[in-house]
Amino acid sequence: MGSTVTLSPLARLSGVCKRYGEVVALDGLDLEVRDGEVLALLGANGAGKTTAIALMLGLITADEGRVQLFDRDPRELDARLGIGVMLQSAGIPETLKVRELIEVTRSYYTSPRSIADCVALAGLEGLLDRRYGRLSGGQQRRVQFAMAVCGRPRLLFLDEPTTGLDIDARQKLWAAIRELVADGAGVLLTTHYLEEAEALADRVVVVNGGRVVAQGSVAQIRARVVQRRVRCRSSLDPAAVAAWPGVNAAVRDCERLEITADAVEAIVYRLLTEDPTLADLEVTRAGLADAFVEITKEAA
Ligand SMILES: Nc1ncnc2c1ncn2[C@@H]1O[C@H](COP(=O)(O)OP(=O)(O)OP(=O)(O)O)[C@@H](O)[C@H]1O
Repeated sequence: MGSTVTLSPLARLSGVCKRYGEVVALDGLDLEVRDGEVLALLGANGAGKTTAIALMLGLITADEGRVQLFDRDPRELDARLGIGVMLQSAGIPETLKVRELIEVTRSYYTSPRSIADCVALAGLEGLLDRRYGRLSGGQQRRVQFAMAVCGRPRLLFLDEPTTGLDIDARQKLWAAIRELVADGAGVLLTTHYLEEAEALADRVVVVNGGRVVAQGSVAQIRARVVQRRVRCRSSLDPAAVAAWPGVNAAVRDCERLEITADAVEAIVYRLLTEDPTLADLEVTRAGLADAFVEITKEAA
């Protein structure tokens, strides 16, 4: 697709501060999105993700620090022509047909994808002549994705793109995102589905209180959390298990006992010894979800 690898990132925030009255939304945030990567921006509600995106889109301005889009001010139209955007609040006219929406959006760009390509990428087969307002939430989300990618953006902003999609549609969207990234596009993804970050992200940045509190590959972020989780069906009392050496927490979830610990071998041995009827034993590593909760807690 002829995308060139550049030394400078596609978008960059350097030491950015943004306040809304008394509220400090961003507090010296540094962030970069590069060619051919999916950067997942994670954080609890109110962490500052939407504010960071709004700055990169040129919708708001920073109080301090520098915001660049393709080395330019994001408010310049030329810079914005290189991006595609799928936000949570879409504000799309409901009476227009899907074909009209994609055609209008394509017309803003110099070398847009064909309608057929957009349909294939976003999974819109059979929907082109339907009115946007009559589509299901998941179908509307797919139309928004088609509108975001129809201009062949070098940088794609996807703000919780798979909210409301069923499993099949989510997998298809992930495949489309991987295809675009393989072609050299950069993606800034925010999501509350942590498995989505695990499935797509090359790098993860965790923000909290408008600052970066952790960054790295999914594996690096996960490695910051050594915890393992043990689940089993057992009649043992969780309060008693919680007092065992090495156990960080033990709770009952219906008939299942759920234990978290840094090292689980001795605990598994003791469980099997103390409850010979124990069944369905399962040991898992912490996922990104656990890592994220732990890192955010540490930062707080
Ligand atoms: N227009 C605004 N006026 C006042 N405060 C705002 C405004 N926009 C955001 N904020 C505040 O700035 C902080 C960061 O908000 P932001 O929307 O960037 O968080 P977020 O990480 O995107 O959250 P979410 O996951 O809920 O979308 C929050 O405390 C929020 O209440």
